[in-house]
Amino acid sequence: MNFYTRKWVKPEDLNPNGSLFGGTLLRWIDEEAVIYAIVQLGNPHVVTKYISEINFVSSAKQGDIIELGIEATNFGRTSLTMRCVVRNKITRMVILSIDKLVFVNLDKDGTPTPHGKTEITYAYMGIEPNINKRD
Ligand SMILES: CC(=O)SCCNC(=O)CCNC(=O)[C@H](O)C(C)(C)COP(=O)(O)OP(=O)(O)OC[C@H]1O[C@@H](n2cnc3c(N)ncnc32)[C@H](O)[C@@H]1OP(=O)(O)O
Repeated sequence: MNFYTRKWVKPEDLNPNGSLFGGTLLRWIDEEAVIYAIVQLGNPHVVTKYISEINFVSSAKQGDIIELGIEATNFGRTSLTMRCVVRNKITRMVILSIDKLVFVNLDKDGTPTPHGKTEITYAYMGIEPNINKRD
């Protein structure tokens, strides 16, 4: 599992109890996972389809440095499934785990389309600049 992104928990990220707000953490995870999917599938038109049970294992507090880990677990025909772990960067204590996040590869009309990928790519694969242009 790769832990690419680190976050420093700041006052605006907290809930009224003074710990990291779950909704904020989920927003960070969704963005992290879709970027991972975009890079793996080489297509910027990817959407979140399904997120399984979310286990908030322990809380994070202001000033903590946390890291978000994503790993591809299955390459489908149009989908990519991943798992996610968030942990404290210093103590390595697990903060959250999600077993299954499914993202779907879309064509320019927003229809699921085969991505043709079967395994994790470690080298960065450039995304065609004009693939962003919608007709
Ligand atoms: C990053 C973001 O914030 S994106 C914003 C939030 N997400 C969205 O707005 C997406 C809204 N949803 C949609 O537009 C549609 O559901 C679509 C286009 C993603 C998919 O439409 P569907 O009719 O479900 O497509 P389809 O049945 O062809 O399934 C597509 C893939 O998703 C998989 N899938 C569909 N439903 C599920 C499910 N409940 N759980 C897991 N995988 C699923 C299918 O198995 C298929 O994968 P495969 O081709 O690898 O076998």
